Amino acid sequence: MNRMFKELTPFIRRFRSQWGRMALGTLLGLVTVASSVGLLALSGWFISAAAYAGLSSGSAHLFNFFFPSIGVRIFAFARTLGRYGDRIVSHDATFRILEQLRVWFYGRIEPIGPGPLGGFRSGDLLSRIVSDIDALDNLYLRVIQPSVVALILAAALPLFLLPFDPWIAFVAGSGLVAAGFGIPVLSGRLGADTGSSMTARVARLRTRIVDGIQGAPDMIVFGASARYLNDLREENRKLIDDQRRMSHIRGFSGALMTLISGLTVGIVLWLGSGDVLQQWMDGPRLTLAVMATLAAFEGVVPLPAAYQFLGRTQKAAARLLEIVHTPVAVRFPAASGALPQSFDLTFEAVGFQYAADAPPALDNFSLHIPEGGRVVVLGETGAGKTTLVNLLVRFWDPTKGRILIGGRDIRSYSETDLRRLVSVVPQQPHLFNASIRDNLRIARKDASEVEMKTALAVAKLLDVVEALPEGLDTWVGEGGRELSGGQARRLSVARAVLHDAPIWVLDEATEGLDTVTEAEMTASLYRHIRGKTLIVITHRLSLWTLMRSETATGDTPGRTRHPGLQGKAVSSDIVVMLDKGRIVGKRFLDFSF
Ligand SMILES: Nc1ncnc2c1ncn2[C@@H]1O[C@H](COP(=O)(O)OP(=O)(O)OP(=O)(O)O)[C@@H](O)[C@H]1O
Repeated sequence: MNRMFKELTPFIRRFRSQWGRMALGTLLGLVTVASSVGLLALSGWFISAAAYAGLSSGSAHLFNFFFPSIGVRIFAFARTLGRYGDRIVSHDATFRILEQLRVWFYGRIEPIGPGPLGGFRSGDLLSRIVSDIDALDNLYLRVIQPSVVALILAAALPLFLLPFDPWIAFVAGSGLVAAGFGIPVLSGRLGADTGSSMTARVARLRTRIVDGIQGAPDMIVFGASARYLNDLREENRKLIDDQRRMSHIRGFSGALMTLISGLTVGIVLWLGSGDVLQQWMDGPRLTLAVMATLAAFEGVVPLPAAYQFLGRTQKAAARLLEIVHTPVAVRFPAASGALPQSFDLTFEAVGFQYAADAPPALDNFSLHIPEGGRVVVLGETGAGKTTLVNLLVRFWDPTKGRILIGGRDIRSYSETDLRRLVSVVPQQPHLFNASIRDNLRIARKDASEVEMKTALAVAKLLDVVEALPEGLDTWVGEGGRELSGGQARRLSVARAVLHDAPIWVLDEATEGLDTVTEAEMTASLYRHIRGKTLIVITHRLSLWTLMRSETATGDTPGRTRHPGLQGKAVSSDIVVMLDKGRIVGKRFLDFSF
């Protein structure tokens, strides 16, 4: 129980902003239940008192029909309006809370950074942000509000019945406490494990389905679809088992509720009948007491189901807290002051491990690239090349050493400024399920049509886009599925061209392009970014060879020259060979490789 509250408390605290609406909702809930009790009690009393008046000859004309019938109408109206208002206000408060929680949760996710977040599967994250937050609606709407109403009811009913007969008050109060608190606590205990397992299973099922949809082509090719479907069926079957168990608990607590309410009303009736026989109480008052007790149970009927699903809510809260408590990999200062005058880039004995027990992905990596310098980082797969980019854009921070731009540690730049300083064509660019135009605007939201076309021209994609019937408005599909691999890659290059920072990183930017397109695009891109600092990451030599030929003096026999890329090789043009995170070779460009 303690753990449950520990996990729910951070969320309950966030309900504060809606306390006014929540209090009003609770008040309206109370009006509804009180009106139900009043309606049934008064109607019972009215009917039996009228019957009594009719039976005792001569007193019928003295019976006041007017006031009770007005009372019945008032209670009926109050109940209907109360219920309506309660639903509107409570749901409004709940949806506002969920909205705030979702924004708060996203706000907590973002600073964690793409690095640590990469450890969570996308389907799982989706499940947390959508259904786990939805599961928290149970908390106010079905647990807190009805519990407060039940608590007030359990105190008010015995007080109301006390003048009738203290024993009746005691029995009615005890019955209500047993039904309103005993059964919910029991249901909560019985449903805790299954509820928690249901949340985990739903998340697992979602993750698998998302995985399955994303990986459908591979599964079809490898004939693994049937196996996948079987796994899905098995997971689904377990979820249905959990749901069945929850239905049994719900049925059991419902039966217990009927038993306790029936017993309580029966005992009240029995005690009251004795009072009537002793003439301590008249018949209509007995009817009133019985009906009031019966109606009061209406206020506690929904509680067992809500408490039964508390385990599910708690699990959802725990899953959300897991993300909220994930250590933030990097923190950016709010402002970084004036940007540097030059954009020299220095890696100073940088070391990095993805986990404490993992081998270093980078080890004592030192490199100075003066502004305008060009570096090719060569290395086999897994050598640590992409890690270098991840550290430069601060998806992670180095575990040792530091990285400087313009002589300042990159940790001193605000996020906006750092993003302004580095343009990256990533190894696995993500294209959004949107138009080409929208995908380009990720890099610069106010880019004009002309700027977009220029960027596409630099990436050698303009002809392709212009040949499309919808041009820039062509939809690229999920992950750019409606483009070829090479087109998608060139679109990501065009994006970086629009971003156009003083430092450029190309991480296997020409992967998937044929040799001719690769040469054309690279030549065009290098022409565009001439004079900027450039890091080219590759495991292939072709890029380096091309670059060397572009920057060669031209008087070197046998070297190819690409138009517009003339320039002398300078001592800042370097090839760095990386192996297991360490620099194992460094050559200046004038050296043959
Ligand atoms: N997010 C991560 N979590 C844990 N380990 C990682 C992560 N990313 C990379 N690694 C590990 O760090 C090492 C360096 O990986 P990195 O991606 O930097 O290599 P790379 O040289 O870019 O390889 P490739 O050419 O295949 O892209 C590898 O051993 C890899 O398994």
